[in-house]
Amino acid sequence: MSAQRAAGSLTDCREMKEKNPWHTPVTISITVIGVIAIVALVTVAVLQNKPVPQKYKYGIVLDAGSSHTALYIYKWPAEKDNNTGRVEQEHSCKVKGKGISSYAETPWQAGESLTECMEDAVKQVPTKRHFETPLYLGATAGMRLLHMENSVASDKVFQAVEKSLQKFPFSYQGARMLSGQEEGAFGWVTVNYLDDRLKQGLETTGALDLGGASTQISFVPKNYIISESPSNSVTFRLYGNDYNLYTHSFLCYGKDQVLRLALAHQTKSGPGEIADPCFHPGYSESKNYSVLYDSPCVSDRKPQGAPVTFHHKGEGNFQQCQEVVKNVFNFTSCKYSRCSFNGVFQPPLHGQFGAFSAYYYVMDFLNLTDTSVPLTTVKDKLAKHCATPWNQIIQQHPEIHVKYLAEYCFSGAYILTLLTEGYNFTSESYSSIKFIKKIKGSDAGWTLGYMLNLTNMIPAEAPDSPPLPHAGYVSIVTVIALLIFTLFIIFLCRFRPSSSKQPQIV
Ligand SMILES: O=c1ccn([C@@H]2O[C@H](COP(=O)(O)OP(=O)(O)O)[C@@H](O)[C@H]2O)c(=O)[nH]1
Repeated sequence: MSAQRAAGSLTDCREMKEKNPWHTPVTISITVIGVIAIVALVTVAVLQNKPVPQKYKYGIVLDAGSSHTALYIYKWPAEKDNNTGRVEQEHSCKVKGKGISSYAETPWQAGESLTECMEDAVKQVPTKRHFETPLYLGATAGMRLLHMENSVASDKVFQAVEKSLQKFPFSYQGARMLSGQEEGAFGWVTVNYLDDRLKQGLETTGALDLGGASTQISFVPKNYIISESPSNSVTFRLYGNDYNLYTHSFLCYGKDQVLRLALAHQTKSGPGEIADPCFHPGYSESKNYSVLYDSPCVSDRKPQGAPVTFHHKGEGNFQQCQEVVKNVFNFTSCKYSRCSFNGVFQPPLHGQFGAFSAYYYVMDFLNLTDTSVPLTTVKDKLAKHCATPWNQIIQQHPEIHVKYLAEYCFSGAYILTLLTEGYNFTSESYSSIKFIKKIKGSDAGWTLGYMLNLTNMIPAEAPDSPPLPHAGYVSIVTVIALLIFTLFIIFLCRFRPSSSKQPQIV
């Protein structure tokens, strides 16, 4: 019985072998070779096209602002620096002390002040990338004011800064003063680049920047007639799209200089004491007249025969503070179809806006970054903050620098007045403003736009993208290889049996 079964299964196997060409040594060899060939093909495709382990390039920009200097390190994939690569902020360092313009008397200290952050940058950027990492320093309104006041002093500050930066192993590209127009336009580029609006050709976001010494507004207006005020216009062609940007920088309208303007307005008759509605009740400081008027923004208004000092007392009255703040704007003359203030042309506001730098610091402190809250509520909250006694404010915020703390009532009133009376944001359009500090991990500000421009990292035309991404390419190669293999096997199955029908020698 079992012998019979064994004989039967031997016959089955022979029949199977006759029917199934897989079982012949030739087909087994072909199959093995085929599998090896496919594995080899896919391996070669994967290895050949695999992105090499990501290598980065770096760029460093120093923002020499009026109140302080900040260093930013940017990085981007090494093989994509002039088209599709995304530039990101890798690191930032706040330089200790004041802005470089405050070292007019001791310029060498302006250079020294940068050393700590520069040494930090040396550690942050991989050593082998040091020599090819571009290093830029851009100075803004603080240096513009110093240049107006004393160009020899500003040149000396630049020389000292230059000498200090050249000591480091980076590719130093120069220290220079940005124009207000550049500051505004590069802030706009940064915001829209980080939001991916430029590459995708989406509607752009306007940029509102508030510094210590100047403030910028930049946006792409609807139906913009450039010829009305050519000095406010910047045209760009980026990723194949044309942009007609309106931009204006108001020198002396940064929040530190506006505070001087407001105090100058209140001390124009040279009193020994002023009761300031923009400071908290109980705030009381002795201030020096010559320090207050030591700026080209106010120097010509210095009262004659004033005492050396004046007593600055807080009153904490938001409504009256708004009146004081309004006095720093001139709304009387406009030679254009429409103006913001001080006779400066401004087309109608259009689109969304990102407000950064001091806009963010102030509104974040005041808990007023939510612009969906009605403007009347915003003003009520600010009025409550201004009316809070100074000792209570200090107790509630022991971690915050007293100078910043004392000025948030004034700064909040200035921001609201600038936006609504200055730029003409209404109760409705106020909600189109977003107070921002960072976008996708990078600080909003002019520095990134400046570096992208100087390194030609935003092409005028849209770059040609590869027809397939790497993963798609490998998948297609694999599928085609398997298809060829399957067809080959089918071919064998169809034509081998005829050869197996050959008479067998038993
Ligand atoms: O936490 C902060 C940091 C800065 N500021 C103020 O914000 C303004 C702008 O500062 P930034 O250094 O950005 O301006 P810049 O120096 O470029 O003019 C200055 O008045 C600073 O005193 C502030 O109120 N709170």
